[in-house]
Amino acid sequence: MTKLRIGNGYDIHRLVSDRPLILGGVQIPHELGLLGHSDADVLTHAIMDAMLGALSLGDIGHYFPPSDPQWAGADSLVLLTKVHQLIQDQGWQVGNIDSVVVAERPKLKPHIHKMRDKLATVLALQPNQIGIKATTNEKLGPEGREEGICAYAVVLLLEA
Ligand SMILES: Nc1ccn([C@@H]2O[C@H](COP(=O)(O)O)[C@@H](O)[C@H]2O)c(=O)n1
Ligand SMILES: C[C@@]1(CO)OP(=O)(O)OP(=O)(O)OC[C@H]1O
Repeated sequence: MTKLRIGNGYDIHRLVSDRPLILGGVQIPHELGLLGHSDADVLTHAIMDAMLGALSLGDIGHYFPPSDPQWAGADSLVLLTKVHQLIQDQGWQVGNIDSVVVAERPKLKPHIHKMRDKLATVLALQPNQIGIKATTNEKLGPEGREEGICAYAVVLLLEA
């Protein structure tokens, strides 16, 4: 019987005026962007943490410390490539991913197909193995006040 592992991930970054908004590797036109040591792509970060969590391999901060200048401005898709390699080296592959991005603005729906395509390319998956949903926070809390954007992800790994 195929062995399965499941992991979940979460990340949040602050919205500021002088940064690009990058989610799932896609730059989205908006007057605010996410602040971070890397490109602050919360969706990709949540997915990586879910992949690592499924194998009890720790979290992204362990592999790419925010204190390390090597990761300053890093493209999170490059980090995802490394995490993907790590799970492959351990004998696992991604079965499917599901995720939610919580953002009051902008509307993400027009960009979701491109995010799925980008992530699928990096992970050698079909886009239909990657679920990305968007929701507002109904103006409640930090996401609702547009102070930040967060993302949640669940990943199922299959023994390769
Ligand atoms: N940043 C967002 C937020 C939401 N959407 C889409 O709108 C639908 C309704 O959102 P509610 O938070 O009002 O339930 C949601 O299901 C998404 O399809 C979006 O594209 N971008
Ligand atoms: C991605 C990393 C890379 O240094 O930094 P940040 O972009 O600040 O993101 P965060 O989720 O706060 O921490 C994880 C780090 O690994």
